[in-house]
Amino acid sequence: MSSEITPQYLKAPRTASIVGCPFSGGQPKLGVDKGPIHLVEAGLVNQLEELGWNVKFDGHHQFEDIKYALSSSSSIDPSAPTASSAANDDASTSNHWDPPIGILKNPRLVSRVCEEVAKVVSGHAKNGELPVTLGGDHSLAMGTISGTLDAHPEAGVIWVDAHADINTAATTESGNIHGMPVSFLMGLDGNHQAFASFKPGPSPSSQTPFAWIKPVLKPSSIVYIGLRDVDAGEKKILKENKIKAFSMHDVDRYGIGRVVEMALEYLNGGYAQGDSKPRPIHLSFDVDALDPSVAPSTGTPVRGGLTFREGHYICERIWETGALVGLDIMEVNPSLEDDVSVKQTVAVGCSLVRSALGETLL
Ligand SMILES: NC(=[NH2+])NCCC[C@H](N)C(=O)O
Ligand SMILES: [Mn+2]
Ligand SMILES: [Mn+2]
Repeated sequence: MSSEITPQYLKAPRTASIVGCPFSGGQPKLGVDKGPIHLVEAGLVNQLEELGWNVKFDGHHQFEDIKYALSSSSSIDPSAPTASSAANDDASTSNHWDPPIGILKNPRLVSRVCEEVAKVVSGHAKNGELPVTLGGDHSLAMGTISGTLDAHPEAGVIWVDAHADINTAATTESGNIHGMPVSFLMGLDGNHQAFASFKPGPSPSSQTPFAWIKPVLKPSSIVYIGLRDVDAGEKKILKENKIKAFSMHDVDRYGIGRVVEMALEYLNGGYAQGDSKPRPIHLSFDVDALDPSVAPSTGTPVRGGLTFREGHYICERIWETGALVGLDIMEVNPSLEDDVSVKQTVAVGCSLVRSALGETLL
């Protein structure tokens, strides 16, 4: 049963556009690219139609042409040895046409894929549709949030995650770009510094790949919920930029109900539009925010996470605001853990989307 809330920024009939992103280049574990395929095969489209949505889905995005364009425009000698020749379950093994920049892995590929995702998400949002992006790894949020902010420049972001994903090129220890999207969206200094020595070369692929990202996300326009595994460098960045974050400690102290109210009040505080509409919200949900007992099949699980209900409550409450303009469900990895765990994680991914799109308990 779907609730009677009217989405404030969507055109009637309310339309959800599924943006399936089979992409894993922002982290080393194979399989996260299969996440969107499993979510759709589990019946997500049908489930949303049953909630009264008009659903647009014309297949998952294929990023093959991006790889092809990058590899064929590469000025890098294909016979040159690459930085990594690790085991074949390591998706971070670098392509000769996309060698690391500093320690950042697959920088050109991640950047180009996100650039395409940004265009697609922005297009749907400008049409008055709700883009629902299925990851794929969380580096994709550089694309989804760029797209949302292009269409709704006033939007605030609620980032639900065990991790802050705000490392810069200067602070990342892993070089995995899924741990960095927020810093690129904010244009934080550590990125500029690290790319300063990066000389533009003769071919497009050798130019600073992230130049397309407009640093449009203000530190005051994001709130985190669920954090519990934040790197030392990230803690410093959060403090210095006075970024609002509710960790699991806060969820324990206040309960999820108050935490979500505080998050919404924070984003809406000082935000006034003539017509008194609530501020548009982009929800970026990394399933590793949930406890590993709830969502086991994910690449960087951290114990002590959100319960099943806490995760769903966040989605339900955001739906109630009528202000949702963009949704990401990220980091479902159907290649990790046993079949039962995979089914469970995929089912949770689908039910989070349904909750954010108006499914009610009564
Ligand atoms: N989207 C994620 N699951 N991110 C995990 C990031 C882990 C770690 N902080 C890193 O930067 O590598
Ligand atoms: Mn995470
Ligand atoms: Mn994440």
